[in-house]
Amino acid sequence: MTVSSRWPSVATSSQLKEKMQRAKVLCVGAGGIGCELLKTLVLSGFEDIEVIDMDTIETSNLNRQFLFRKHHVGQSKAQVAAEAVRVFRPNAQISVYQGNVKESRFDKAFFQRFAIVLNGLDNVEARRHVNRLCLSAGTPLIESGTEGYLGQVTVHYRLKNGAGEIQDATECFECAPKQSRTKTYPVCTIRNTPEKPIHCIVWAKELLFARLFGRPDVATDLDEAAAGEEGAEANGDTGDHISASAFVRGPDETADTYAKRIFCRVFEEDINRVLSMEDLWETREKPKPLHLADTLGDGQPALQNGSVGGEHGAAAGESACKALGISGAHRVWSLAECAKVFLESIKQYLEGRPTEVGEAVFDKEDDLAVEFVTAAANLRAANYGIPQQSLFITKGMAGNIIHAIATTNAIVGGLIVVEAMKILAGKPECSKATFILKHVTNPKAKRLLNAISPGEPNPNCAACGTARLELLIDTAKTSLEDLLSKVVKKKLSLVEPTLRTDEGFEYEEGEGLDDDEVAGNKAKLPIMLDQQSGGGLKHGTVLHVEDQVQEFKVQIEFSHKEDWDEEQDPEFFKLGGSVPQATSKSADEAGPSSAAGPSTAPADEDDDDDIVIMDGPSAADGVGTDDDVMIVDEVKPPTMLAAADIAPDANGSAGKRGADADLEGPRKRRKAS
Ligand SMILES: Nc1ncnc2c1ncn2[C@@H]1O[C@H](COP(=O)(O)OP(=O)(O)OP(=O)(O)O)[C@@H](O)[C@H]1O
Ligand SMILES: [Zn+2]
Repeated sequence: MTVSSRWPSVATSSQLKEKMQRAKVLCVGAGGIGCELLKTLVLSGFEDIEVIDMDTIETSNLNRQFLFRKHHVGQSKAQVAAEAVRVFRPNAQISVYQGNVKESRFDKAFFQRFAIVLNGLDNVEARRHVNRLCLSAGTPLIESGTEGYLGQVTVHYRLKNGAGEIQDATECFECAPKQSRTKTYPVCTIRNTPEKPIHCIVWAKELLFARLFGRPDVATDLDEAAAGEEGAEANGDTGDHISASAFVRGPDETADTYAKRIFCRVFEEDINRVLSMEDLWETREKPKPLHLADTLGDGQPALQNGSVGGEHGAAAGESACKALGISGAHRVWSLAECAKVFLESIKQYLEGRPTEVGEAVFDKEDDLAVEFVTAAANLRAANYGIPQQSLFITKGMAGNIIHAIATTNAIVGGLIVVEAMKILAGKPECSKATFILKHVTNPKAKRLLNAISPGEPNPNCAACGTARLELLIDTAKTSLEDLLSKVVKKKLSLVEPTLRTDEGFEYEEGEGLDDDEVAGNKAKLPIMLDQQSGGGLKHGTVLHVEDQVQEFKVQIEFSHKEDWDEEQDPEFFKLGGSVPQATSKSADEAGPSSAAGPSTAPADEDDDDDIVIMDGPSAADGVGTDDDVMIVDEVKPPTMLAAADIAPDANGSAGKRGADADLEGPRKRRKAS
């Protein structure tokens, strides 16, 4: 290797500086990573930048998105970020788009205009979409993600020679199947024998909140609490009296009476019920029922008198704490405060948000929902002698939030620029996938930044390879609408799918359809798969699925399956083959250095299913093992490799197999040429 061929010496060359000035780069996302990236880009000499972000600035962004100030709240992130960095380098041409990168105006031709695309996104759907457009446009992509102290930057490209043949290619963003980070809790632990704050929070959010305010037709584990459980039956408790009806408000029941009844029900009567399961308490501390009047304290009014919203200026249905004059997100409330917030928040839902009751889905940004969950979880924690948590901590745990660390974003922003410089310098072979770890996992290397060569393309990748997927599903009981929403859009991240079979079935979405076509396609949605035109989508059918904007094509072969075990397959389908996963394994779960813990569980792009509780096969044993119930929290952004998948040699050069070879993950690494 000659000196001139090495990357670092190229970095200072005047040719590279010129290339950086002239190269048109696209930044997708102007949030935590995006702000750092934009700042570093212009300060490094990039002068032709376009930025897309769909969002406006929120107060909660200000602690780490340093291009924004308080007076910018409510304004476009892309716009304000561009204005802020123009001050650093007035020569820079920065164009902004406030919009969703999935909009059709950001098509292949749009992506082809850029030398490199730089992602600072926070959800996997948008990442996959940009990945597919970069693949179709042939534009190199630098992908990034952070998760608290953890972060990563990966490089994805397919370089063609003059004849249009692929000369050098890395894996794409979707090449490596990502494993979900799964935490397991027995359902009995959640229901009857919680031991940690997270168990109480999951109970409050997934079971009680869902039962009181969510869809009544969706059963929760609260309904069948004792039914069929060994411990219950052994104690003569068949669970018959535990049913959803206990949570239904009576026709003449006032909100106050209902809220109090629910309190007595879940914190007193249910605790007495589990106390009667004596075998549960042979080796455990017995829980203590809470009596409402005692919990509130003598002479304390249970609820504010007068209208919902109270005397503290809160709008009806806005916030129980505000209505009660309770402040302090960082302090642990007294038990009396928890009881008051619990009662008030139920009242606020019933009277302040009547249309939401029966439909509500927990949202970490909804004050009232978080207050309810905090109060309920703390009251349950009091039942079981478990430490209580502040609203702030509860919100983080319930919303699977990892609090962003500004310095991690800054490191990632810097690394993206370094990788962009390598590509512009004509040194793509020097590209590195770099992982920021929280702890030193390789005592030999002693470093927190691990750089490895990008992996090779996976021929079975659905995005850049030629995968045929297998879909196991009940074709007689699944409608086309469900197939589209749950499989095609959610699992495969298509935005405007076209479906067809060789036997004549067709379905299309997107622009350019006339009214008749739209109506014809719509009419097919409620029809079961096996009843669709062209002989239906049934066992053995091969469906061609395509998104023209993404230039994404995949074939799905159907296998009909009638009997599903909801506990094992709560989605009622299984998609096999090389499926792009919504989840990923993060660097922190691989070893003893794990940062994983309930409070650091990452947020997910699929807000509706970031936590799943399932009874497992051995749940019938009363107190289960960790296999009984899964609480799955799906990872938000990064395609992080496990730390064990990162095996730099002692010199830090990546991808070499050294003493750590046995730790290296299954993916094939490209050899630096
Ligand atoms: N499909 C999309 N199109 C355009 N911008 C997107 C898209 N998806 C996400 N983004 C942007 O990516 C950025 C991600 O930044 P970040 O992870 O810091 O999130 P945030 O919304 O700023 O902060 P937080 O989620 O922690 O409140 C956001 O500004 C968001 O608007
Ligand atoms: Zn791929």
